[in-house]
Amino acid sequence: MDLPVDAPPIRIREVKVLANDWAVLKKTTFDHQRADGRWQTVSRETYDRGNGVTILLVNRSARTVLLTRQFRFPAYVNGVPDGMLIESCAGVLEQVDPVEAIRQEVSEETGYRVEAPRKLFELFMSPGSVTEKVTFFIADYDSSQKAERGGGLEHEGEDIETLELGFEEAWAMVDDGRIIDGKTVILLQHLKIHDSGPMGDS
Ligand SMILES: Nc1nc2c(ncn2[C@@H]2O[C@H](COP(=O)(O)OP(=O)(O)O[C@H]3O[C@H](CO)[C@@H](O)[C@H](O)[C@@H]3O)[C@@H](O)[C@H]2O)c(=O)[nH]1
Ligand SMILES: [Mg+2]
Repeated sequence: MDLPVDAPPIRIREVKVLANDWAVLKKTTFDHQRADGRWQTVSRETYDRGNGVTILLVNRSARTVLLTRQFRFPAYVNGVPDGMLIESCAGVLEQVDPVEAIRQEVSEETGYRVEAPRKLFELFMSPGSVTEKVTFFIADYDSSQKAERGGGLEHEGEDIETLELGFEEAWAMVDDGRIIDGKTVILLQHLKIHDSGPMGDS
C-alpha cells in the first residue's frame, strides 16, 4: 500500500521496513499538524497485509446463516483455549475485484456457489495499526448451491468447517460470547436490524 506522501497535514520524515514477510510491517516517522496548527513529530507502525472481503450467507426461508469455524493462532495466543473461531466466510483481497474475490473465497471455504453478492460497506477493523479495509457483502444461499467440497486450501494449512445456524441461535451466540469475531458480529447484527425492518430486506 503506497503512502500518500506529504499530503497535508502530514510530512513524512522516515520510513523503516521492520519486516517484509507474509505482510509488511513498517515504522514511519512523520510530522502531523495538530488541530491548533502546531506541528508534532510522531512514529507509527503499520501492519499491511492488503485488504479483505467477508460475506454473510443467508437462507431467508429456512432462517439460517452459513458460517465457518477454524483455528486462528492469534486468537489462541490471546486467550481462546482451543483457538477455534466462528466467522463469516472471509479472505484476503489479492489484487482482484472484491466481488470475484468473495465468490472464490465462499467456494474454497464452504463449497457453495453464490450469485450476486450484495456489497454492504467497507470498514477499517483495527485502524490504530492495521492498514486493512474489509469489504462486507451479504448473499442468499440454499443447499442446491453446494457445488464443491469446501474446507479451504489444505496446502495453505486451512482446515475449515462450515456451520449452519438458525438466526436466533447465531444471535444468541453473539450475546453469550460464543461468537467473538468482529466482522461476524457486525454482519449478524446487520441481519438482525434489517430482518425486523419493513421489507425484511438486509
Ligand atoms: N505462510 C503464511 N501463511 C499465512 C500467514 N497468515 C495467513 N496465512 C495463510 O493465508 C491464507 C489466508 O486465507 P484467507 O481465507 O484469504 O484470509 P483469512 O485468513 O480468512 O482472512 C480474512 O479474515 C481476516 C480476519 O477477519 C481478515 O483480517 C482478512 O483480511 C480476511 O478478510 C490462509 O491460507 C492462511 O493460512 C502467515 O503468516 N504465513
Ligand atoms: Mg478465510
